[in-house]
Formats: sequence, C-alpha cells, structure tokens
Amino acid sequence: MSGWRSREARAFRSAWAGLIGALRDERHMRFHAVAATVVILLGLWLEVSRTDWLWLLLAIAGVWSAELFNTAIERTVDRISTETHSLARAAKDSAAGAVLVMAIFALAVGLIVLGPPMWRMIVHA
Ligand SMILES: Nc1ncnc2c1ncn2[C@@H]1O[C@H](COP(=O)(O)OP(=O)(O)OP(=O)(O)O)[C@@H](O)[C@H]1O
Repeated sequence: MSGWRSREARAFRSAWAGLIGALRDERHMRFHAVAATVVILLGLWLEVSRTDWLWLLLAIAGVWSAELFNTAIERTVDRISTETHSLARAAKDSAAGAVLVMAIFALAVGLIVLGPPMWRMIVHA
C-alpha cells in the first residue's frame, strides 16, 4: 500500500476505534444509538419522504457528533487533572450544553417529521 493510502487507512481505523470505544464506554452514546435505531425503523415503517430522511439523518449525525466531542472534552479535561476546578466544570458543562442543544433539535425534528404520520396511523387504526 502506498504511504498516502496507509496513512488514510490508519486515520480511518482510529476514527472507527473512537466511535466503537464511545459506544462501548459511554452510556449516553449507547442511548443515542438505540434512539437512532428506533427513529430509522419508524422512518422506514412510515415511509417518510427523501427530504424528511435528510432531516432525520442530520439530527442523528448531529447528536452523535456532539456526544463524541463531549466525550473528547471530558477525557481531555480529566487527562489534564481530575482535581475539582471551576474551569474544568465550565468546560465540561459547555460540552454537555452542546449535546443538549443538538438533542433538543433532534427531538423537534422527530416530532415534526414523525409526529403527523404517527398521529394519522393512530387515528385511522
Ligand atoms: N474536575 C472537575 N471540576 C469541577 N467540576 C467537575 C469536574 N469534573 C466534572 N465536573 C462536573 O461534573 C459534571 C459531570 O462530569 P463527568 O465528567 O462525570 O461527566 P458525565 O456527564 O457524568 O459523563 P459520563 O457519565 O459520560 O462520564 C460536569 O458537567 C461538571 O459540572
């Protein structure tokens, strides 16, 4: 394999290891994985439009990315020091805030995209 290709393969393996490691070690990440699976199954069942799939996938990717950044920040702060410090608290709280923003966005997307067809299913059942 050429130098460029092996560097790219290594970078991809590291990124994949980061994702799998977060799923293994982070409870919140596993919750997001379950939520994403439920949303995808609902999307398939309700046969949502292509545009609605884009919104759902954007919401899922956004929450996963925010959670991975949050994990990276938590670990970096802990690597520097596990001592209680107001800046450590502020850094971790900001990172958690970013996840909260994305989670609220994802909830809104889920309600807007999946709410009406689910409601129709319930009413016509
Ligand atoms: N070194 C610290 N100094 C001050 N406050 C901290 C420190 N570490 C954590 N905290 C506070 O505790 C909260 C939780 O931090 P923690 O690192 O336990 O993350 P967590 O949300 O429990 O994530 P996880 O369950 O994935 O480990 C932070 O948001 C912050 O308010």
